[in-house]
Amino acid sequence: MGLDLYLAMEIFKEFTFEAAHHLPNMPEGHPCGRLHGHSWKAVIYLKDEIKQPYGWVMDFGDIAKKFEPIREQLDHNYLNNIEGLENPTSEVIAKWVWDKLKPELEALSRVTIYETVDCAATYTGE
Ligand SMILES: Nc1nc2c(c(=O)[nH]1)N=C([C@H](O)[C@H](O)COP(=O)(O)OP(=O)(O)OP(=O)(O)O)CN2
Ligand SMILES: [Zn+2]
Repeated sequence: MGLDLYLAMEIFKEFTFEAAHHLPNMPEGHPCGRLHGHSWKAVIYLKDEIKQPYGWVMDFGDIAKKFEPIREQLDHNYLNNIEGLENPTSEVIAKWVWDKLKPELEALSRVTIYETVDCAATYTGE
């Protein structure tokens, strides 16, 4: 069966970056208040109609091209030094990425930032 009807679909592409941070507003003695690092994962979601004749929402490679300048800002950096990331929780990073990427990708529907393999925050623009 083809995808020749109007169909909306959500796609995603995952990216990784290595970065250090600390959370400055933690109570005394909280481990996240100390400098530490993570292998972060950013998942970029787009929701739009399937474009013909390609049969896709957008080329995953084009999503990568749009996200790469943002990934470069984060990768191998100390997040607290980046403007807007002075308190770099997963939640703050997810919104920060959204604000930078939405003007470039109109179909952006969600940004999820994984701090560890089992902890993440998702922002949908609300
Ligand atoms: N809602 C949020 N909670 C926490 C955040 C956050 O950004 N948003 N961040 C942290 C810390 O940065 C911490 O480094 C990550 O915490 P945690 O998942 O607890 O990581 P651990 O691997 O150290 O925890 P385990 O329990 O050993 O798996 C904390 N909370
Ligand atoms: Zn952390």
